Amino acid sequence: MPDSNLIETVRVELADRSYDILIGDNLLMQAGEKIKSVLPNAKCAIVTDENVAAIHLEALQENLKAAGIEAKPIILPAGEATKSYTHLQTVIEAIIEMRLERGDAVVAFGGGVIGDLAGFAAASVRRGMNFIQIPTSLLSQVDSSVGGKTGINSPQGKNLVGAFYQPKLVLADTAILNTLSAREFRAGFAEVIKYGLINDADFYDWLEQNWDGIQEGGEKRIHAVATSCRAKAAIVARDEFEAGERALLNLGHTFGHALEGITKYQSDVLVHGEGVAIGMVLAHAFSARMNQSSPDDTVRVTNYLKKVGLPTDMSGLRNHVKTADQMMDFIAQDKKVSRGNLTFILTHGIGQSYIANDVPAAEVHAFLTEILES
Ligand SMILES: NC(=O)c1ccc[n+]([C@@H]2O[C@H](COP(=O)([O-])OP(=O)(O)OC[C@H]3O[C@@H](n4cnc5c(N)ncnc54)[C@H](O)[C@@H]3O)[C@@H](O)[C@H]2O)c1
Ligand SMILES: O=C(O)C(=O)C[C@@H](O)[C@H](O)[C@H](O)COP(=O)(O)O
Ligand SMILES: [Zn+2]
Repeated sequence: MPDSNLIETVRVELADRSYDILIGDNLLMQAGEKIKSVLPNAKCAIVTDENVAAIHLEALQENLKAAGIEAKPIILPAGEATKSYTHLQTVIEAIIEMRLERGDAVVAFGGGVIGDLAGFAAASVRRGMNFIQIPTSLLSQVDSSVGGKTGINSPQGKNLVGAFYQPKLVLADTAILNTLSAREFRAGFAEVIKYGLINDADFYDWLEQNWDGIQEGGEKRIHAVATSCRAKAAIVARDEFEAGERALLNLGHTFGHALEGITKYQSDVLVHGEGVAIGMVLAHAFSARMNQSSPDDTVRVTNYLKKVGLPTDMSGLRNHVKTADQMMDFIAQDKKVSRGNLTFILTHGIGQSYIANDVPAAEVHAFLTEILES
């Protein structure tokens, strides 16, 4: 896999809570120095999962030690089920047991599961400790480590308990993705494709041409990660708390989150990025059904997701997803619901997503019934 000396910096502009996202190959080897530059005297709790710990924890610990940073790990099981009340309690109590102070730091070292959970713990212990993100999956580098959404799942729905809490620094080592499984790389790529579909048709065209290069690593991968982070940072800077525009980042998520809930957050059945891939196809198909976009766009998106190796329909989930009512139960718990009315992210075409308020539940129900009964 090619390495690159290129380091991209994306700034998330949030007044006195602004921070940098550093993106480049082998940045893990600069973790101590970079953390010191934003938090000169902090001790750290490194929250990670068993998979990441087995491959990369020793390197991080050595690097922090060499920089004179005292750090202890908290190692959790891997997978979506870890974003739970039980594991939140484990992390919080471990941090308190370590006697870390408010000025010390929680370092999330893993994918989005670890980032969301550790971030919520950081927001909660002593009402807010310093927080650093070292995302190790493609999904966490392009999406979950940026913008400050933290939290856990509940049986009733995804991310229903959480807080907005921004990190002080994001360190995305793009070479660390070389140890990620092909399935998880594809899942993260669904969120990359999402940025093209939201508001950047040129980026979508580029992605269609460059899937091989992005997998290979080096400059094309760095470009894909940096472009995604820039897109997200721009939206978050304008609408940190999702009063409006930020909801666009939820393209594909209302359907996707329902599928994750129905499948009970079992990563062997469905991971977040796969749910988002299916959800984005459903969002395009529903938009076409509502005469908002051309069915040709649904075909184009479906074909590209298939080429990447992502699921594009619910056929693989038939043991779990049986009725539209099942889906509607989760959709009703979506955080975009306002006074009982559904909000969906729909589209007028590639790169032309928009926020649709007051979408009739009966239309969504009929659409899902047609698909599930076909
Ligand atoms: N906060 C946000 O804005 C936001 C945005 C998008 C997604 N999310 C959340 O992120 C979560 C999904 O994140 P994810 O896809 O990273 O899942 P994940 O954290 O479960 O990581 C995926 C898998 O890859 C493994 N892994 C991670 N890095 C690795 C590496 N470098 N080498 C080998 N294995 C590695 C993990 O152990 C895990 O098994 C979901 O809970 C989703 O809701 C949050
Ligand atoms: O950052 C955001 O805003 C997003 O919506 C990004 C999504 O990719 C991410 O999955 C997020 O966690 C979903 O947020 P939620 O508010 O729908 O739980
Ligand atoms: Zn997502």
